[in-house]
Amino acid sequence: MVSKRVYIFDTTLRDGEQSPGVSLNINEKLEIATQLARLGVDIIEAGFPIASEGDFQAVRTIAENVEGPTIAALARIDPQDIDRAWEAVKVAKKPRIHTFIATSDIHMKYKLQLPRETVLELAVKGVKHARQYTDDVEFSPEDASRSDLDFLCQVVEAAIDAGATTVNIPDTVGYATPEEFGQFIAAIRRKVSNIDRTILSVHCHNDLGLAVANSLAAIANGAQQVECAVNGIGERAGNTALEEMVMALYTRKDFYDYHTEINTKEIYRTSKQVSSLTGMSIQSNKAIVGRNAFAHESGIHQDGVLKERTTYEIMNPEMIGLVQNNIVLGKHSGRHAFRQRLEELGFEVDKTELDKAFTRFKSMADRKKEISDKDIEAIVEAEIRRIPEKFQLEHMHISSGNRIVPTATVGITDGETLIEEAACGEGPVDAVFKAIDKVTNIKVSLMYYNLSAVTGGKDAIGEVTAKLKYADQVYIGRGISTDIIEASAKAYINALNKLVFEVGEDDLQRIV
Ligand SMILES: CC(=O)SCCNC(=O)CCNC(=O)[C@H](O)C(C)(C)COP(=O)(O)OP(=O)(O)OC[C@H]1O[C@@H](n2cnc3c(N)ncnc32)[C@H](O)[C@@H]1OP(=O)(O)O
Ligand SMILES: CC(C)C(=O)C(=O)O
Repeated sequence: MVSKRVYIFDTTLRDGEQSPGVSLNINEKLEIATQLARLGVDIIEAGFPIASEGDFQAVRTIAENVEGPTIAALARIDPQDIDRAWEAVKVAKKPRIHTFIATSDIHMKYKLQLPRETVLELAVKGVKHARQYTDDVEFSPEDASRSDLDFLCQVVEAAIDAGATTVNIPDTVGYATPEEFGQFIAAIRRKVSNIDRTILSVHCHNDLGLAVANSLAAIANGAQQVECAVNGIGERAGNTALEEMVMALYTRKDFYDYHTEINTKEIYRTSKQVSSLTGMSIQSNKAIVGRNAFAHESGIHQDGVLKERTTYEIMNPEMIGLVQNNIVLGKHSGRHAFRQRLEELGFEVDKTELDKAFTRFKSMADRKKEISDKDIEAIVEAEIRRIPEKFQLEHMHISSGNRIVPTATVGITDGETLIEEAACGEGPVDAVFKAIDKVTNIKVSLMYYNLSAVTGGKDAIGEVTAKLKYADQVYIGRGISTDIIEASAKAYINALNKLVFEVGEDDLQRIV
């Protein structure tokens, strides 16, 4: 017998982007959406068009350019939100409007300040309004898991009668536990008489670390769609992690009689891309995609794995596209081996991109004995995912120690001109950032700084993420180098280049 299909609704670009400190520009969103299509998600929730002009344009660009998945846009239940969502997604081959209103007493009383009857009426009106535009309308009763079950069922039934083709039950604040949520979904299935006319979906948050468990329990009790985000990012503690959900169903198909259409071999690459573009690093022990997920440290485990991999590995890393490497790349390697490795890691490059990445690879190989897969990913990110570089770091000099004031001198080209500036700081990184500020004269503040080692060992590559705030927008920059101060300078300049690219040089607020 064929197993039942579970639809994967990806909300990395909407709820995922609601993670504090994350702000993606249009190109970054398009890049992620393109990869999500390659991953094989069924629906991409591309954004919340009423939220800003930028989000509207991003949803529209994705709707215009990304083929395969349904493209959804979120809207409050108000007609103007729904109109704006439709304006953004209507160009998609398969557009969806996703509209929501809260049904829990706590949200209705304090947030919406509306009685139950009005919420019921608005839900019906909103869904009907959306149905004028499209026959793919999703309705979410927000905070469903804390709603009165009878009232919730009344709203869901009315929404389906009004034309909702998907009904999504959110555990908005991650309050539910698996047995309870499973029973909740079963009760909705039992009590809502027209439930078979719709796809029943769930959207779980991870406040108690139970989002994936709750989603699995929901599926076992009749949910057909799961809303997920790559790496589990999202509001507060995040959403159901796509990679965990998919691999749980895949690995435990002996227990769960369900399948998705996800190409699992694209999981690792998607996870890396989302982490890199959002600036949200992945904890080492994160299931499926964390650095340690397939690493074995202790002797008994290593012995077991050497004798038979499955003694301590429940899935093959190749299933998520993590290719184990036998060819050692170093300074004596040529283009063929390098290109093959890129392809094995899932990167498709044209000749120009290959040349750029190869030049960077050679210069890294001069400084490092062995180039690992992580190094190659870092090279691709730095060399291929590029935005125009208004500012380029030409040289830098740092003077630092425990008894002197840290001082940095930087030489940066601003278009054609080389500008040199020096500054003192609290530490060498602060000094470098201040010197860069003197060159660029752009009014930014550093919101977040993170340094991590991409690879281990003395000659490890340092990866820096810097988030800069400029006029209420956040710009994320990344830099890599074997020198951590240079990586910091590059990350800072990368964020500034994104800022200049988006804001436009003529509109920049300069420090006077
Ligand atoms: C559970 C979720 O994740 S829902 C999605 C959450 N995501 C976001 O909020 C990100 C995007 N949001 C935004 O950019 C802004 O909040 C906007 C543009 C939507 C609204 O901005 P503002 O008009 O300034 O309102 P603000 O955000 O301060 O307050 C929200 C308003 O929406 C109302 N509201 C909340 N949910 C809904 C809903 N589903 N349907 C209708 N109205 C709603 C609130 O009651 C409040 O109304 P009030 O102004 O009459 O008190
Ligand atoms: C809009 C809905 C689905 C949501 O994000 C939530 O309830 O968490």
